[in-house]
Amino acid sequence: MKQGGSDDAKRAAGESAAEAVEDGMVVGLGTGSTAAHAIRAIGAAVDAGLDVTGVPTSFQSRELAREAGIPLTDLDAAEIDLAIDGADQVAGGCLVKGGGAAHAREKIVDTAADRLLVVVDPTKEADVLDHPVPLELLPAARRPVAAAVERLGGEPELRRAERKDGPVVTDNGNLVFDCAFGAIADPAALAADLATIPGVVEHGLFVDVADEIHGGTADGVTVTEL
Ligand SMILES: O=C(CO)[C@H](O)[C@H](O)COP(=O)(O)O
Repeated sequence: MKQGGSDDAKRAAGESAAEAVEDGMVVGLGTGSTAAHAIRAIGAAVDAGLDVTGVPTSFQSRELAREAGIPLTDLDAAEIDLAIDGADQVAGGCLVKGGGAAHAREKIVDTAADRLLVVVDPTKEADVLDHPVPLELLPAARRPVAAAVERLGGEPELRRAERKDGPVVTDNGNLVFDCAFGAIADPAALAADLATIPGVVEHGLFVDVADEIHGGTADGVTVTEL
């Protein structure tokens, strides 16, 4: 798996997407280190008088938004005008997400938003998706989900917590498999197959959900309309 990109590139991407936030908007707040730059930039705009409300996608993004002073709400209370989120890999209009184990709530927020702006550094951009696909799954379904992934040609690996010897547990109390499929020629077909596996809560393929890709580099940002 590629090493994380430079923080300057991540910051450039996050701040570029944050410029699209307008007064009165409800904004989906993605998870991860690149989306964190957008959250901090939005917080600075709130300090300067911008009237926005955030919908977080994880405990991490909620805490970051609180520190940044962004008023928060949830999906029950508001329609989302714009979501800003990161990705583990981007190829054309398709994303792999879930590196932070937040893709279930991210997909709810990102697909509910009128527009989704994805913020990435150069290490995330690819011609074809080949990043392992995260699956959030019910803990009781480990064995049958692993067998179903293998029947689809994948190699499921239980994600373990870095600091503890146990597995990663999501905000929803579930486990995560990282499933290597190699090059994914048809992301939509794989997404449909993964979605039908009993016990899978959500997979990390986001197909035709993004509206813009903000690709940051140390020298600036390239915005791609999809
Ligand atoms: O999908 C995600 C979390 O579930 C993140 O948006 C994705 O992993 C990218 O994170 P980062 O910007 O830190 O590389």
